[in-house]
Amino acid sequence: MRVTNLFFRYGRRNPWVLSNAGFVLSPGDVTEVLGPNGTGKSTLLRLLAGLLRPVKGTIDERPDVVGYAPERFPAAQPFTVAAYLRHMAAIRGTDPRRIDEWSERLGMDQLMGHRLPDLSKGSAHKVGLAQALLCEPGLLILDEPFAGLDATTRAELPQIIGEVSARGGIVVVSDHQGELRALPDLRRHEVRNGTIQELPRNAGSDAGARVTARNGTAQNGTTQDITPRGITPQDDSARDDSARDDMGRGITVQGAAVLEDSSPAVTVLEVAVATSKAEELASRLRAEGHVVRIAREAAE
Ligand SMILES: Nc1ncnc2c1ncn2[C@@H]1O[C@H](COP(=O)(O)OP(=O)(O)OP(=O)(O)O)[C@@H](O)[C@H]1O
Repeated sequence: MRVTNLFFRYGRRNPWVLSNAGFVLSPGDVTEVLGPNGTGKSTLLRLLAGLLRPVKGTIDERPDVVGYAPERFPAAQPFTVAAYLRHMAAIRGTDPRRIDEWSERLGMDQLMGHRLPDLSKGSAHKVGLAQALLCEPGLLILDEPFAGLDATTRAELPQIIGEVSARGGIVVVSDHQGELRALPDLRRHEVRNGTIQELPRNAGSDAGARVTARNGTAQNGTTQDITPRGITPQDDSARDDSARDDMGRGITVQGAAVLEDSSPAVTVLEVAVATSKAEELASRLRAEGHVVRIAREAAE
């Protein structure tokens, strides 16, 4: 995956978060994104995931299947954990049996009947991880994945990341807590003053920490029959940046939401959004499995 001359800011009146950033990630790479608070790590991760569109520059050769776990899982959704993961498996074309595998592995079995809004922070975070991993991603993006996790799952996560890498996936992780530092060959990219600089590779001093592929998940590098393009809907970037943009001319995007618990009921929403944000919002909604039917300019 190649990032070239990448520029991004949240609206024309805001400063650039990233300016002229570029780097290349190869199959199997695991990279940690570092940098002080507020420098743009989460922004970069959302750009890599395709949840945000570069203002200038390009991101090419993004793997088809992207799993993205946000820093804060948006738990205010009217589903049980099981219904939510079933829905996610369905829109990603994933075998629903994988839900049980991930539920067991992430220690979530007892959570499956719980409603998302009732989950603790750490439990909600696990659901975010599970939906990102369900689809066997070719690109796995984890924003502060260790935050709030119990000790067992923390210990499991480097192994899981190693398995994605071992089957040729790219893994990009922001990790303030440095939990991945023991991974051999860990790449490190620092975001600072809008640019991205690669730091020397992790020497992998902890030989005992080598992560190997586990049964079956890295047998032949194939990604089974999971092929839908797209991203997961866990974008905590839903903070309304359109308000920071020029709202002088709006555009109306109509979308038919399909995020109903288990019924085929459809709700039609009409959303007014700044023209400059319409394309990005439409592609985000499509990526989340919604049908975006028409876009028309609204009267001034
Ligand atoms: N939706 C948004 N609208 C406007 N500005 C935003 C939005 N999201 C982030 N920003 C701004 O962009 C800059 C980079 O934010 P980002 O969240 O990417 O930083 P970060 O490095 O991940 O921070 P942290 O380490 O605290 O998680 C910050 O100045 C932030 O205020």
